[in-house]
Amino acid sequence: MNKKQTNMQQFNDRHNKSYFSLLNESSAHQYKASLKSASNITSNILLEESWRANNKVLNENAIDDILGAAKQLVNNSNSKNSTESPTSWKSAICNLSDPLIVFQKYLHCQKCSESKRRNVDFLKTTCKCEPPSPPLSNVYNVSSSQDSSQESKEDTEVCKPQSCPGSKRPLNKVHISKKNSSITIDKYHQNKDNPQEYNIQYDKPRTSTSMEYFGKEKECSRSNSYQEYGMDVDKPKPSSRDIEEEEEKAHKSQVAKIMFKSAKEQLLATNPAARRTLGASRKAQAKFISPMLGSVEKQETSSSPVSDERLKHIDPKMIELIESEIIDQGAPVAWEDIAGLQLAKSVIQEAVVWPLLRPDIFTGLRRPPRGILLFGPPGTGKTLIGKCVAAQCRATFFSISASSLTSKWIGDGEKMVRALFAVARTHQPAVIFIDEIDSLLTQRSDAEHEATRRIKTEFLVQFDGAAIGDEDRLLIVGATNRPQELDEAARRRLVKRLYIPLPDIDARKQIMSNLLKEETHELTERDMAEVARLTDGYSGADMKSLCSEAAMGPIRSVPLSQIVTIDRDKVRPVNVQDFNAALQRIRPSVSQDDLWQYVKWNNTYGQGF
Ligand SMILES: Nc1ncnc2c1ncn2[C@@H]1O[C@H](COP(=O)(O)OP(=O)(O)OP(=O)(O)O)[C@@H](O)[C@H]1O
Repeated sequence: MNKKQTNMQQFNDRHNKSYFSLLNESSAHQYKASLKSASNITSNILLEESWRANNKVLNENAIDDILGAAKQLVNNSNSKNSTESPTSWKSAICNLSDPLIVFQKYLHCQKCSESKRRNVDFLKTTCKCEPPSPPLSNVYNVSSSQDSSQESKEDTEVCKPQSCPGSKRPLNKVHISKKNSSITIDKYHQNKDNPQEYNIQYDKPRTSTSMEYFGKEKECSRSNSYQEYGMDVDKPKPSSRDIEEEEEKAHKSQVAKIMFKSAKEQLLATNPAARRTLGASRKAQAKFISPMLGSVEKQETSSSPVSDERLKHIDPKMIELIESEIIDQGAPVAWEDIAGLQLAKSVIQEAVVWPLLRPDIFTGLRRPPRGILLFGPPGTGKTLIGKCVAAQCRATFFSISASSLTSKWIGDGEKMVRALFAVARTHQPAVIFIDEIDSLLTQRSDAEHEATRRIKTEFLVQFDGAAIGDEDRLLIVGATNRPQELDEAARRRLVKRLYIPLPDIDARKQIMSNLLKEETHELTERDMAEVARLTDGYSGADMKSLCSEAAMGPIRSVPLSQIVTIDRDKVRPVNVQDFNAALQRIRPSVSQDDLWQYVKWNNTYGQGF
């Protein structure tokens, strides 16, 4: 978990534990209803904020937060940037009741005040100064309606909260209107004639143990102890003067009912369902969740190695990084996709693919090598082979460039190597493909950097520890264009050293033909054979560049004025002239001199074919 996440977690813990619930469930409903009645974005935000602050009941600090934020927004509402006019902000304010004032009044407990307990106590569902409150449904005593002029007497009930025995204060009254027996608070406002009275209208059934807001339903336990709320039960209650001061303070903030929110918070307020995806906090060891839906689904279905014991000492950030960036999720490569290289393919099949598929048969002397080396000129299909091996073995393909370990992960390269092998072990069968392995396993020299030396040592240690057990199915594939720079330790470990040469004429033709399958072209077999003949010394990557260049021919022949509007079908097919033109531009990237070096090294250290 990073520092920011830890701080956030601590803040949330503090927030949840130390706040004492000021309002009981019913009160929270009423307050939320008053917000809801304003029915604009502001009230929605306040509503969301209320819910966020404490999804069971509102608490003192949450209300302060709301009012403070509201005040800020009122100020902002006068600015040009406001999305709602100041009038609508102000009307929203008028529709909202200050929870402190509203609920302190009608749920006031004289006994609590006198005993100098904090006034918040008696706003709780169970006040310590009185016997436990009856169930919520019994909290209100029904009496006759006093001000429901538009409603029949049967439809309206005037309810009053229970008071503590001995309280000298008059009972305050709350009106609840029931329409068609559906009950949910719709409106809550102060009675003009009698400020001690509050009218509440319900239009939806309400359960006593669950609160439904923003599409979520949460069980509300009313058995929360004071300790749960981080409240010191022995703390002396403030005097009634304190209460008045608090009321006054709350009054001041009553004018401020609108608050400024970031775009994200506004979105959450208007579309609470977005919470699930927007800003959802991710646990430190959680897998990377791509914003792309498809990949989310994939992540959900794939097994997570996060809880694996073997990853206990690995930095979770590195695990995430490896899983998101180093595991190759590309399309699987088949043997047919690789042109030529018959010998290399058959050796690989026999030496590593079959053993990885059938570890039970390939034991003892038949045990596969832990690592193989693919060397040869650039762009000859070494990476393709690595991917193909992984696909054929149904293995996870980890692809990393050794030079990135020494540059990108500078300072962390050593840890990265350790993490890479650890994660690979949890994803077995696995193929770890290390491109440019020469930059990691170069011959030792005095000029060698300390960090590079440490990465190299770690790599060799991990390499030796990989696939020791009978059950282990881990293969390391190293690729290099400079095999002569590998040190002896590396050569010894990468037992199978396979030369991946430039493609021969047939392979070049096959590469061309594979690439042209995707295009409309007029090339005959004969044309392709001719191009293949003319491309002696081209690598597979050069052939790809040549085909791309030729494919631009038809586009270049379209008049500039039509390039934006021309119908796709009207673009002419690629022809042999395009290839002739491309051959002038694309030259082979590998020199004869370099080729000779590979052959020499192959004769000395390679498989000899
Ligand atoms: N034998 C081949 N068959 C088919 N395509 C090939 C072949 N060799 C190279 N290519 C083409 O060249 C591209 C580059 O190949 P690849 O990345 O496997 O080469 P490489 O040997 O790993 O190169 P480098 O040494 O530069 O990393 C491939 O995407 C593929 O299109």
